[in-house]
Amino acid sequence: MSRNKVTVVGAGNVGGTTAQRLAERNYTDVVLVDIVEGLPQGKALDILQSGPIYGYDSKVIGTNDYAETANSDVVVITSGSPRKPGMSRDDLLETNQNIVGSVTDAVIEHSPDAILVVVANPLDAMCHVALQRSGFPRERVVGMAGILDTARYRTFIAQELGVSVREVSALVLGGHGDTMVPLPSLATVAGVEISKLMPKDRVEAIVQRTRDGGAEIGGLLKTGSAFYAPSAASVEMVDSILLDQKRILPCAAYLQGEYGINDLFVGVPVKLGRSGIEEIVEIDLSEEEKGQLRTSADAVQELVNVLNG
Ligand SMILES: NC(=O)c1ccc[n+]([C@@H]2O[C@H](COP(=O)([O-])OP(=O)(O)OC[C@H]3O[C@@H](n4cnc5c(N)ncnc54)[C@H](O)[C@@H]3O)[C@@H](O)[C@H]2O)c1
Ligand SMILES: O=C(O)C[C@H](O)C(=O)O
Repeated sequence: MSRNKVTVVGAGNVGGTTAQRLAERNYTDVVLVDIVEGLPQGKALDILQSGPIYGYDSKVIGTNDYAETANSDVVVITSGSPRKPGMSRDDLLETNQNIVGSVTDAVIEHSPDAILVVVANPLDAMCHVALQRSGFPRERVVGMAGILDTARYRTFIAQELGVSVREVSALVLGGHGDTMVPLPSLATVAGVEISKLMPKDRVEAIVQRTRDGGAEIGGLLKTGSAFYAPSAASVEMVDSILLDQKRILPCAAYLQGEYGINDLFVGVPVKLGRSGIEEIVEIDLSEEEKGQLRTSADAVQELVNVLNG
């Protein structure tokens, strides 16, 4: 059986950790690419040399040359500046638009059939750049954010109630920005809605902390942003795609009428399998939740207007 091949573009915090986690999964070879000479080569060699200890045989290559990425099944695009304390993700638009645009051109030249998993921020707008520049069908361009935001939400709920995170089901919809939509109605512990398990003000505080989750970590780190949970979330998506798991996971998808939203990347539950996004799952929302999703989508639309302006 031929090995899977995943390229990770950007050998920084998210990209390096994603490559490490993927190699440890032992079902795919990994190519790590960066513009900085030596960085992907050094990290790849270091990850490769962990194989005898961890017991994996994944081939890991670091390079500055996209020829080595040829025929990748999945390409994870993490290349781009992270924000600094005080910045919003949206402040990265101009810088990262250029990076993601040129990277997409280089990637698709060598891997025309790949599925693109976009990670660079501002996430939903960068998905647009990748979709437009690649000309790929919407099934093959998907953004990582909802899994991360939902993981934060689940973590805070579990902490509050003193239960295992495994007992907490939850969902965050919308764009990966300040107006994302953590849904209290779908946040349950062993099937019981959190509104029945904690006071309203605690639910509201957890929802707000989830929305601010990225800024909270960036404020602590000072020099960059989160990468352990983001890389874990990216790898969960790659697993579902390459292992054809058909997980239903919240991801940024290009909506064409679903949820009443048109021609816009927004975070919604999608079924991820070997061909990418195999289904966009529409769940029932209350009028208030629909309004919040619309507000979040409008924030994405504003950035897309700047891109297209
Ligand atoms: N979607 C999410 O939920 C999420 C989560 C975490 C981080 N991010 C975003 O991911 C991006 C990367 O974050 P990070 O912490 O890894 O940053 P980082 O600075 O550690 O790494 C970015 C890497 O990209 C490389 N790079 C820049 N231009 C490039 C180009 N043209 N080609 C190839 N490589 C290039 C840099 O050299 C650097 O190594 C940021 O935009 C960040 O905001 C998104
Ligand atoms: O907050 C950031 O800028 C990085 C990322 O989007 C996150 O949510 O951790």
